[in-house]
Amino acid sequence: MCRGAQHVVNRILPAADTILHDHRVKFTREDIDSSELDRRRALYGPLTEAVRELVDATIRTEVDESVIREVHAEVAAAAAKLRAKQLDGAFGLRFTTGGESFAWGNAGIGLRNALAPPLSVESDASGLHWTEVTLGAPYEGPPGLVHGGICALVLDHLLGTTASSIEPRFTGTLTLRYRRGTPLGRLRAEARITRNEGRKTVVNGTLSDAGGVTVEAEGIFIGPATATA
Ligand SMILES: CCCCCCCCCC(=O)SCCNC(=O)CCNC(=O)[C@H](O)C(C)(C)COP(=O)(O)OP(=O)(O)OC[C@H]1O[C@@H](n2cnc3c(N)ncnc32)[C@H](O)[C@@H]1OP(=O)(O)O
Repeated sequence: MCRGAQHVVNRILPAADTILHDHRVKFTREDIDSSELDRRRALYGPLTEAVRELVDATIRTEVDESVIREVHAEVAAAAAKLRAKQLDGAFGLRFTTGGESFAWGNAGIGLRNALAPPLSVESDASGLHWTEVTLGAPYEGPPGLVHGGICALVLDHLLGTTASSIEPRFTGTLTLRYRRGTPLGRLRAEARITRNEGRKTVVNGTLSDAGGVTVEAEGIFIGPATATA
C-alpha cells in the first residue's frame, strides 16, 4: 500500500497471523511470496474489472425488461457462488513474507474492490504526488458531475498517501473548497506536504479537469502515537 504502512508492520507484527494495531487497523502477514501475489493479482484483477463493467452497464442499460430479469438472476447466482466461502469481515492490510503490502479491499485502491475507481498514486523526487483517474457514470452526483464525496475520497487518499510517504498518517481534518463542479471524465489530482510538526503533517492538493482546478484541499494528518514511540 505505502512505505509508511510497511514501516509500521515491520516494527510491530509478530511472526504471523492477524493482529489489531491500536484496536483499529487490521494487519495480516500471509505465508505467500511475491510470485503468488502476482498470480492472485492476475486472478482477481480481471474479476473486479468485470464487476466494474457490470456496475456501469447496470446504470446505463436500456435493454428490454425480460433481459433485466434474466441478468438479475445470473448476477444473484454469481454472488451466491462467491459467498460459498468468505473472509470473516473486511480484507484489511496484508503483507507477503517479503514485506510487500496489499490492501485489496481498500475503497480507493483495492484490486478486489469494484467500488474503488481504482487510484494509483505516483510521486517524483520533489515530493509532488499525483493520481490520474477516469470517473464515469457510477461516480455521478449532480447531473454530469462527480459526487462531492467521491472528490473527497480521491483527495483524502492522495493527500493521506502523500502524508504517509515517510511515516504512516491518519486523516485528522480534511478541508475542501469546491470551486466549481467536477465534470465526469478524466481527472488529475496533485498533492504536496506543506508542513511537518511532529506527529502532524499538513498536505495541500487539488483536483483538476482539463480546464483547471475544480477542488482545493488541505489535510491535517496525524501519526499514530505507537508509530513514533
Ligand atoms: C497507514 C497508511 C495510510 C496510507 C494512506 C491512507 C489514506 C487514507 C487516509 C484515511 O482515510 S485514514 C481514515 C480516516 N481517519 C481516521 O479514521 C482517523 C480517526 N482519528 C484518529 O484515529 C485519531 O483521532 C487521530 C490519530 C487522528 C489523533 O488521535 P491522537 O490521540 O493520536 O491525537 P492526540 O490527541 O494525541 O493529538 C496529537 C496532535 O494532533 C492534533 N489532532 C488530533 N486530532 C486531530 C484532528 N482530528 N485534526 C487535526 N488535528 C488533530 C492534536 O491537536 C495534537 O496536536 P499538538 O501536538 O499540536 O497538540
